[in-house]
Amino acid sequence: MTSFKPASWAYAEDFAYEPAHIEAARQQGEHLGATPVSPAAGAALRMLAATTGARTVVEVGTGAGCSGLWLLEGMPSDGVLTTIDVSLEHQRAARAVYQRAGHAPQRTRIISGSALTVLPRLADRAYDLVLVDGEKDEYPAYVEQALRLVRPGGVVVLDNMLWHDRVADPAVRDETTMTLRALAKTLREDDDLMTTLLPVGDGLLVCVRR
Ligand SMILES: C[S@@+](CC[C@H](N)C(=O)[O-])C[C@H]1O[C@@H](n2cnc3c(N)ncnc32)[C@H](O)[C@@H]1O
Repeated sequence: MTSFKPASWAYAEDFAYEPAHIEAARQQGEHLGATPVSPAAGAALRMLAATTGARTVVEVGTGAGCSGLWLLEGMPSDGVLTTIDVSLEHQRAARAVYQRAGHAPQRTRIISGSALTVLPRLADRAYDLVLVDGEKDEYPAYVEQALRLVRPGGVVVLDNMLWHDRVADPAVRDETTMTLRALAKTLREDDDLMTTLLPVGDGLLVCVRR
């Protein structure tokens, strides 16, 4: 790696243009403790939604709606975001930001509850894209469901897969870091998937289902 690499990554992070309404949602997410995606990660999510033509998206971890706004912007105008969160307070905030951004109510299906209770109720292969951004220790169980939900050619995206620079450091061996590190390797080795780790934000792992 050249000595300019960290500067290049920082440049790429700052390169993303974050519209004012998404910036407001991000700030509200930070205020509520629902850590939002960074602008660069959000722009990558929008790009993935647009390139897959995602009409049906599931999100685990609504937060205050920041990632949802990015996804909605990449989806076609009749696309529907199904978003799941245990926190009613976070979902109230998200509903308001979707509304303020001018998204029709029928474009979002906001489901309250634990993801591991809700996900099994969703239909097999009915979704174009699934974003996983809930409780980190539950990621392996979310992924099992996400792989069932996504259609062939669809995409499963996991946020925080660099976990605050801990995953890349082999000396860090706490349970959450080890879980995320092992999960990424398992998905990389799955022949049914094409997996890429994008070093944007806190790390987006993108798995395309063959
Ligand atoms: C990192 S925040 C999501 C941020 C959001 N994706 C964004 O970028 O704006 C994680 C969210 O997951 C929710 N959460 C935590 N445990 C959960 C669970 N078991 N099921 C569903 N949601 C959960 C939290 O309430 C929180 O809003």
